[in-house]
Amino acid sequence: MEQLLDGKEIVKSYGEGREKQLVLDHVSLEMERGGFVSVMGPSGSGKSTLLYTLSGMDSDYSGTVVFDGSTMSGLKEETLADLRRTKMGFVFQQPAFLKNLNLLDNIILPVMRENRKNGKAITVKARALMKKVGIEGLEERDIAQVSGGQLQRAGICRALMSEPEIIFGDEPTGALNSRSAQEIMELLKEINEEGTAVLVVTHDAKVAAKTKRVLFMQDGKIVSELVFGKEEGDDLDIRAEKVMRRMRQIGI
Ligand SMILES: Nc1ncnc2c1ncn2[C@@H]1O[C@H](COP(=O)(O)OP(=O)(O)OP(=O)(O)O)[C@@H](O)[C@H]1O
Repeated sequence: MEQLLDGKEIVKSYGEGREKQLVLDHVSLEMERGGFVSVMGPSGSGKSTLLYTLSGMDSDYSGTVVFDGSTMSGLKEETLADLRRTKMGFVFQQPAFLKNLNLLDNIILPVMRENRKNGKAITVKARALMKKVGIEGLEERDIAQVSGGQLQRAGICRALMSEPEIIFGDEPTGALNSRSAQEIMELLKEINEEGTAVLVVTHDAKVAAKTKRVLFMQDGKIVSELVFGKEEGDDLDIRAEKVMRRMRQIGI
């Protein structure tokens, strides 16, 4: 399959002099178009930092990241912002929604800012996405009037509005109970099956078990990788057990 994302020898540090801390230590990572990858590892191992460099949210690193044919480190901030806006979707632990807007308006806000002329079409699209992710009927609700799982579904809708090539998720299920977490992962799986690549950072073996490929990080390096095959099938418990076994083997 064609490659979507290619990170090579990414090195990233925070601080200066004696305070300097190496957070990404020559990390290389390839991801194919339509891939479904998770990144696991102990707290502080560099997972979120890796996601920020791969997605162009952080440009202060050495090494190269090529996304969809563009070398991101060589792009002007404006071009990079355009790339992020049009080809990438972001889902965080909790969506940063505005309290004074209802769910629908929060979902359409970023796209409306770009393209006010097509307000009607944008709203129609957002409503269709809300239906698709199972939050139809909640359009007019305040963000305080929905559950965490519903809010995250709305976050996913917002990320899908630009029809991105990839969704980056930084602990997208981190604020949810295990049932809602699995429902959100099922949704991301469906979105992936429709062709969007998904890269999620998670602490949860059952979340990683939903993806097709798991990368394990330790001390700023990818130390192991697991690709699910026919052997595990779709059985989530077997897949999660395989993830946990690998974590025990590598001591994380
Ligand atoms: N803006 C920053 N300034 C200084 N140090 C930072 C900054 N962001 C992260 N770090 C440090 O970089 C290291 C890696 O952080 P990162 O958030 O990537 O880890 P993580 O694996 O995602 O952790 P967690 O699972 O706890 O979210 C940590 O030691 C963290 O303290």
